[in-house]
Amino acid sequence: MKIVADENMPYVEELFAEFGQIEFVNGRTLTAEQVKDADVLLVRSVTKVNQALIDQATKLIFVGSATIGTDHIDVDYLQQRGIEFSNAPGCNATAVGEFAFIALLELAKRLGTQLKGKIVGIVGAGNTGTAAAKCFEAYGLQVLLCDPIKQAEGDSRLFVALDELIAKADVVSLHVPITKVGPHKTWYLFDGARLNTLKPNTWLINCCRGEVIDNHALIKMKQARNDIKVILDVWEGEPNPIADLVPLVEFATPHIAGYSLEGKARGTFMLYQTLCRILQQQATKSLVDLLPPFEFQQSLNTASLDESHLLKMCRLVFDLRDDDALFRQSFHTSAGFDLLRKQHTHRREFSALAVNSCIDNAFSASSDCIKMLWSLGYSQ
Ligand SMILES: NC(=O)C1=CN([C@@H]2O[C@H](COP(=O)(O)OP(=O)(O)OC[C@H]3O[C@@H](n4cnc5c(N)ncnc54)[C@H](O)[C@@H]3O)[C@@H](O)[C@H]2O)C=CC1
Ligand SMILES: O=C(O)C(=O)[C@H](O)COP(=O)(O)O
Repeated sequence: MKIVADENMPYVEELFAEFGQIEFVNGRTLTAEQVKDADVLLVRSVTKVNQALIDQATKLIFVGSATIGTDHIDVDYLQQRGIEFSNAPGCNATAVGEFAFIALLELAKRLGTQLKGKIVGIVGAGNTGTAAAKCFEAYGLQVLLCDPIKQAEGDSRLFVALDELIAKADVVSLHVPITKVGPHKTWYLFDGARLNTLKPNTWLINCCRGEVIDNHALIKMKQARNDIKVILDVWEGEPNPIADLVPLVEFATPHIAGYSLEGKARGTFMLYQTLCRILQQQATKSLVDLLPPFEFQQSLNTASLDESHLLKMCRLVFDLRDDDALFRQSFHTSAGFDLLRKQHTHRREFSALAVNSCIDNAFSASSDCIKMLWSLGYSQ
């Protein structure tokens, strides 16, 4: 069996070698010629899998994408051809949720203010939106959810309309898939008109897909209203963000919100499980065995954890300032954007770090901060 896999997908060797020969390829420049004799194709978000790419791949039985998003895959075409397809729903949701939380703590710090007390509006209450909400709620923030699709499906959570969310929220965090048609299409959901409805001093963060915001309109808005603060992990036209936008954005990263080691491992592992099912083979590998132990364990000996302490705790697993600085140095070329992603030092999720208290009294104030850290996702 021949497996063609993106060279930037970790753990492929460990999980797929037992099935046959693996050929690692550059996912961005992959050609029909390279996949024509593949039985299995493993891709990331940068590879467009469509008729043009796999027309000649007559042996192909499975296409797996180690991503949450599926906008790069022509799922209908795969279905017509009878080729099994699977993405990895939820694989990096925790990473995205923690990214949004940490990024907003960093922003508050940079602006000399606090995240505490803010109302956070989450647009798209699926896996990543829910993971973000979990962090904000663990920190005691009020969260508003907007998801008309889930609402119509009868999801029991409380939802608000987008206009109401924008009118009430101090922070707007975007977590929708990119869709171009239908009543809830998200392409340019935040166009110029909607951006102009953001209330004064809103913080806007996008870690879903760049085109959910009209980036040219965002430039205009930022030039007119610097009270609006923006964090972008995803960009219209990746891997070539609009150069004029970058200096206007408070934190800028190269589409790495989902890049925790755990998220990456889960993504590849889910594809491994699917291939085992297709081949009617027992899955013998384990996800936990893939992950290296984390270097630190943290004891807190403080009776209360203020926001700057919390940010220090977060930086132990992920220091977003490094990604922001590197991005500003080398986003100018598509090679630069992709290289930043390729060389990203995989961060860990909160769960990699075990925290406990040095203060023995279980009823001391410290027990509340420890509980908050555990609710955020840190291990006990
Ligand atoms: N920056 C990064 O590294 C990553 C980005 N992503 C992106 O984030 C997207 C969302 O991921 P998940 O939350 O896991 O997907 P999901 O499918 O679990 O949730 C998306 C939610 O958005 C809702 N939705 C769709 N249209 C909407 C609209 N117009 N208004 C409000 N809600 C709407 C859906 O009903 C659904 O509940 C992915 O499709 C992917 O494009 C995902 C992972 C990592
Ligand atoms: O899961 C998704 O959807 C994403 O956007 C990924 O985190 C992007 O990662 P790559 O597939 O481009 O490595």
